[in-house]
Amino acid sequence: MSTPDLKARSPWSQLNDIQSVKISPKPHQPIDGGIRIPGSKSFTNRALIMAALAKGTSTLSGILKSDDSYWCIDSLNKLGIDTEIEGDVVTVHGCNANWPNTQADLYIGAAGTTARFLPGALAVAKNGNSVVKASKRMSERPVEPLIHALTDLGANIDYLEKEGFFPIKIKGDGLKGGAVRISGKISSQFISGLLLASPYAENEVSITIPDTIVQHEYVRITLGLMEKFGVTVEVSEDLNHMVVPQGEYLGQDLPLEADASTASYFFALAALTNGRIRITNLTAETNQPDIHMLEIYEKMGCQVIKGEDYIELTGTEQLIGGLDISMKEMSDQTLTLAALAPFASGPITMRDVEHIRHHESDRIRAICTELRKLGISVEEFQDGLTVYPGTPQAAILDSYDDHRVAMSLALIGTTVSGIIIRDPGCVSKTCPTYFELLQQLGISVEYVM
Ligand SMILES: O=C(O)C1=C[C@@H](OP(=O)(O)O)[C@@H](O)[C@H](O)C1
Ligand SMILES: C=C(OP(=O)(O)O)C(=O)O
Repeated sequence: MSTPDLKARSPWSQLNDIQSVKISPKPHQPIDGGIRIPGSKSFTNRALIMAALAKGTSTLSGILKSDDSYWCIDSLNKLGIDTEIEGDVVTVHGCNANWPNTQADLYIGAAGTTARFLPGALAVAKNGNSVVKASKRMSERPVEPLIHALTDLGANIDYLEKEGFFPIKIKGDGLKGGAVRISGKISSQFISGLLLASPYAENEVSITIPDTIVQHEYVRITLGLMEKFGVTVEVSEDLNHMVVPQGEYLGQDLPLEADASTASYFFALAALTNGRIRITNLTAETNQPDIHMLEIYEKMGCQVIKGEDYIELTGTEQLIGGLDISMKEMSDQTLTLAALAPFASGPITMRDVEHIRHHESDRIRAICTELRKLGISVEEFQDGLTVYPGTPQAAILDSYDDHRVAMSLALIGTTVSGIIIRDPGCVSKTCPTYFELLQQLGISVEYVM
């Protein structure tokens, strides 16, 4: 069992004293309800950093309040950025790329987004000498391709412990610009982080991706938000070539989207329990890639209504299996599908996701281990897994300090009795209210201190 890195849990986390949670199916009636989903992590952390770099004040509404956004805001505050938070609205007083505190000692927790977006934003300043530290796991996750590309553009960044990993020290010397190559095959966040900083270089930045991008849509989210903040990037259709002009972000008033990745667990809940869930603050008109899980749920026999301001999913008596799916472009949902898979009529194979071995846990290894504890047959490959139909038995499961492992395994508890998950608090990385939302829908949630 892995020891959770509790230092990375923020004041917005809720369940850190809880050892485990027992999830039990809703008695009697099927699940039928509507819920609002918290804000998107991806939109929140991008918008926060762009707003901080911008000239003028921004008001961002519908932000996610979770560990990932807390440590992002905390880092911006330590860099001298004033923010005011009221409910889920944050006002950010931008610094026009001149961070007020040039000697900051930052801690970014376990957030891949902040880890990959902040270095470029710090490197564009004309002075400064800041240290960025990360959680234990984030300090094991790759950042080298990004740092290499920023260095090629003239940034001055040192590794403080292990070459290629956090902690790092960033000297604000500005970016010169020019042509740069960056790999997208381990993380799309490297490309987003490079894009986000590029308008502030002395010359236009011409970016080439020589290989592939694991999740293109996250790059499109970055491009879309850059456009909203006033910078238009020229892009090739496959996103392998992009030219970022010199420019600056201008403060904006922006409503942010709800989190499609979080929504997917609730659609999965309806799929699994033959219930009905309406998400009342998300539409299918989004670049968030995990929205495409709706197509998979449909293939599995569910019915989806895409409303003007909601999405509704109705489950089915028997989920259809016998699927072989590339999860590359929505890889955060591999675990959700793996949790549904034992209940399907045939095996489900999920492929092309080797990169998720570098996420909050080695996710392929983690889900295979936990499904086996439930008595489910799985086959693990380097870049994915096959899950065979079966009847999960009661078990105590580990969450590997990984919100998506905990949220996915909890789904199994909504149809099978006796599912206990250790360290439920880890859901606070992206959805501190996850278990409350399950309770609202009638699922029994019992905490053990
Ligand atoms: O840019 C983003 O907001 C994200 C990009 C993806 O990361 P990778 O491209 O590293 O897989 C995704 O897994 C993560 O949850 C959010
Ligand atoms: C991979 C994830 O997060 P991060 O932003 O830390 O990469 C995730 O949320 O599944």
